Amino acid sequence: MQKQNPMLRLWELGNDYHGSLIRAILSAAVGVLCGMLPYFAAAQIIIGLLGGNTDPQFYILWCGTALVGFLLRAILYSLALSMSHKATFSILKSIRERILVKLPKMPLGTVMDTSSGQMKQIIVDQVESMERPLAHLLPEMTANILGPVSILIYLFVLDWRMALLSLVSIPVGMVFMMAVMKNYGKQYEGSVKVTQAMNSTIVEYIGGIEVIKAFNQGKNSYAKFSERIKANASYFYHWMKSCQMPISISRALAPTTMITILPVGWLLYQGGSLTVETFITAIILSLGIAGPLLAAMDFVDSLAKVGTIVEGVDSILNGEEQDHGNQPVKLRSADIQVDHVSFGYHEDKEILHDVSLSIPEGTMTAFVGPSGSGKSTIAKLIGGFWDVKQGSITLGGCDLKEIPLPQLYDQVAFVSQDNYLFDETVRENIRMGKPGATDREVEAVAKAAGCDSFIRNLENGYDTVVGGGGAHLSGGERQRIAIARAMLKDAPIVILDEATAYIDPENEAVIQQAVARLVEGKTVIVIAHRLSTITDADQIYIVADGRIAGSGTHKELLKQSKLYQEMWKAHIGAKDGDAA
Ligand SMILES: Nc1ncnc2c1ncn2[C@@H]1O[C@H](COP(=O)(O)OP(=O)(O)OP(=O)(O)O)[C@@H](O)[C@H]1O
Repeated sequence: MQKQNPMLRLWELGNDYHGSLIRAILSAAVGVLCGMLPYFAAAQIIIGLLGGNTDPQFYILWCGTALVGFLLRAILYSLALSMSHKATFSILKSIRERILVKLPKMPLGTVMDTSSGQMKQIIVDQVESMERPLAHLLPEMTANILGPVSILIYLFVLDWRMALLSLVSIPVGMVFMMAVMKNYGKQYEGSVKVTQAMNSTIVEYIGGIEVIKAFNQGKNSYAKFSERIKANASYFYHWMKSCQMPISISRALAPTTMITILPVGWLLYQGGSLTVETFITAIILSLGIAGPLLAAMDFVDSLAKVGTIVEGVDSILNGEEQDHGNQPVKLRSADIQVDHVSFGYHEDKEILHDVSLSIPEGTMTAFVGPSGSGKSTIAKLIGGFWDVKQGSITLGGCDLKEIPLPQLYDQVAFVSQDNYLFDETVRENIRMGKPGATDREVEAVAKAAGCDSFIRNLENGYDTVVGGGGAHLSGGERQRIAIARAMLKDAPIVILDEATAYIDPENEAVIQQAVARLVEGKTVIVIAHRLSTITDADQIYIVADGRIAGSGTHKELLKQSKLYQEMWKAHIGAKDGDAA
């Protein structure tokens, strides 16, 4: 795909607000032209004085013109900034919204492969850094270039030699600036990388603080954290140090238009080929060239950043989507058919190899097998978390890829081991299963899931906020809330990733009861870690090394499958061991 100009892409991202941005640019441009008036007025006044003009009206007129110019410039400039900021913040809001709408459409793997720190850097920091290019660069840079260009045109009309002389110092200053800017894009890209690395470590450090403490890894983790911070500071220090000298020279040289205009102009005046009026006008007007150009140069770094910023945002916005269409389809049943599916999270590593299985509606199917064999992967593919590229999965006779994602997600309730609770009240966390459910419905499912009594014992009952990740609830309590949430969803298919943790006998009994209520009358898929919980399953699939290594009921498998017999023995042994 051909790479688009970053500035054009930024402009495209602000599609709905072009009108406001154009008005801001025009307002700033007219403001700059008005800002030139005082220079013209000053030139006229000096010429008047030199020519012996004693008419007070003449001076009042030009002083008034200068004042009006100043005022108009100030008013139009603030108007431009206010318009461009309003448009910019609306654009940033819409970009963030587009990213947030995009994320759920992307395969879960792509989202999960990006660290939270990196994601935050793109969605928060990089989008934020578009503020300067959009709100300031567009109106101000246009105006700052337009102003000097109009002066130059006027100077060329007056005397082309003076116009050229007023330009000499600018390219010299620019040469130094260009030396800095040559690698700016790469340097900025590097700075984004070190900042992302620092963000990821900070997020990891805070997120993993419990493990860090438990394993007494404070020093090691802190060392990594502090290394990244130092690397970040050092990167910026060296980068800025390398820019310091050329930028200072450039800033010192660029405005020195007088160095050429004064001596050469004097000689031309002496030689009689330049009138005093033109000489003075050129001196004063040339003062108005370098200032805006220097201000424009301030934006060159923002311009160079735009490429990296837009790339980061586009890496999400143009990311692969699960394209399932929007047309709801008619599902004949809740029968699930997995047909010759091979799948890998990354191109280079296949996890599932030619998996075929069928799950009839209303039955309970269990996946068993060694850790890492691919049980959760099959379940997640059935849940539509990723699309398969080889083979097919159908639900009710319809290929999953043809079922719009919202319709597919409505069909499946997924209770995973990682029962994430949002930083919301318990009530809202359960209600997430069915937005719009009444408080009574929420409380009824909480009762059925065996969590009503512990919720009522919380500080504010159902209105207790359970922190990000449900921090102050026990693992078993979190699991029961997740079950209540899934119950409220009342989807025809339930996928249960059986918890390996929190299996103290008391909790297990409550959770088993809750699960029994959740799965009543549904098509159930259980990723089983404890074989004793699935001995009644209608069918059990053994998953080993990403393949189906056998299937049948518990009794059948005990007779037919050596692997199952070994797993059963190990399970019984472990149970006995637990009991001992
Ligand atoms: N998001 C992911 N990205 C890359 N690889 C993954 C991802 N999730 C799982 N895997 C890999 O796929 C393989 C199968 O994992 P899966 O979770 O399906 O196994 P499992 O049988 O459910 O394991 P367990 O019983 O331990 O939960 C493993 O090698 C795992 O490392």
